[in-house]
Amino acid sequence: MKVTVVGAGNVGATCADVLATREIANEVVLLDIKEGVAEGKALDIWQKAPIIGYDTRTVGVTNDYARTADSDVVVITSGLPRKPGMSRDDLISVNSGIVKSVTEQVVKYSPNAIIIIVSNPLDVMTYQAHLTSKLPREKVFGMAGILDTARYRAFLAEALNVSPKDIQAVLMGGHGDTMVPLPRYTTVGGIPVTELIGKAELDAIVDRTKNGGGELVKLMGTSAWYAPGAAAAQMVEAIVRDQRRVFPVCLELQGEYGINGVYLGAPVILGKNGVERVIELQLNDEEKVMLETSRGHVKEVMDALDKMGQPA
Ligand SMILES: NC(=O)c1ccc[n+]([C@@H]2O[C@H](COP(=O)([O-])OP(=O)(O)OC[C@H]3O[C@@H](n4cnc5c(N)ncnc54)[C@H](O)[C@@H]3O)[C@@H](O)[C@H]2O)c1
Ligand SMILES: O=C(O)C[C@H](O)C(=O)O
Repeated sequence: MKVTVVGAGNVGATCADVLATREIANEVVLLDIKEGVAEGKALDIWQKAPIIGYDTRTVGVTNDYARTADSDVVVITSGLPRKPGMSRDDLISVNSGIVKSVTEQVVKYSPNAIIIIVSNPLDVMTYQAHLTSKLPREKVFGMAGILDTARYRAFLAEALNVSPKDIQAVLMGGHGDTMVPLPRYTTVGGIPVTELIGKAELDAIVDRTKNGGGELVKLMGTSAWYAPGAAAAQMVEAIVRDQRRVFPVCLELQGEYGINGVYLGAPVILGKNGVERVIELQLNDEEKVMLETSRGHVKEVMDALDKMGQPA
């Protein structure tokens, strides 16, 4: 399987490294617009192969999309990250242009590829890529929910002093303050989390999850990359190995949850065809209100993109 990662920055290089180290693909092509960046990081990853022991070939190119041709999956991480004091939405004007131009090249050389968007603001960049690619929604979707649920699970594991491997959770909605963690669908080794942790502590963990990205931007001066890169690689693995994993993924809802034409995180089955199915949870009234708030916010930012007049 051939996988291309566009953007050889913190997230893209991490994603490429995880893909190679775990032999998720036979070939990984890392592409960047900055001369030498992708070549250098790909060479460094390849030189790690004899140490760790993997056969995946990783190559880097500078803006040479011909070398990415016929990729099975393409991960798009190209774009600016935010700095302290910024919201993800502040990135929309620069990153929408980048995502549009990159997506045009991706579909030109890999018309059958499944595209995973990472660039922020994630929900609306997924919208941009879907518009530009003209592919069905099952083939163009975004990574955020795996990251957000990973943060939620990590915080819970810490609080309960248990393995993060035994915490399962679902999270929906936009990738930002209006995200909708779902404690009702959170279990610890099959045990409902509400039987193990008090409401106040759980609410604090939900709040910390909502600000998970911002906490790291404040600490590091730029956004996270280890967990995001690994999350994107996990989505690639589900596709190339046809694992039919159940993950929260950002995609255009087409009537599910009573929502049409807005890009939100929802639980899906991810396999060789991309999104195999969108799973509709039986949300309670409180959860529906939170999802509606998230929908409203994402729609506002989508409208802002439309007003910018970025032709699809
Ligand atoms: N969806 C998520 O959960 C999530 C998580 C982390 C980061 N992000 C987002 O991912 C993006 C990348 O973050 P990062 O930390 O890797 O940033 P970074 O600055 O380290 O890397 C971005 C890379 O993109 C490259 N680039 C810019 N324009 C390009 C183009 N037209 N073609 C090819 N490459 C281009 C840059 O040269 C740079 O190397 C940001 O928008 C960030 O907000 C999203
Ligand atoms: O927070 C950011 O700007 C990056 C990303 O969306 C994250 O959640 O880590």
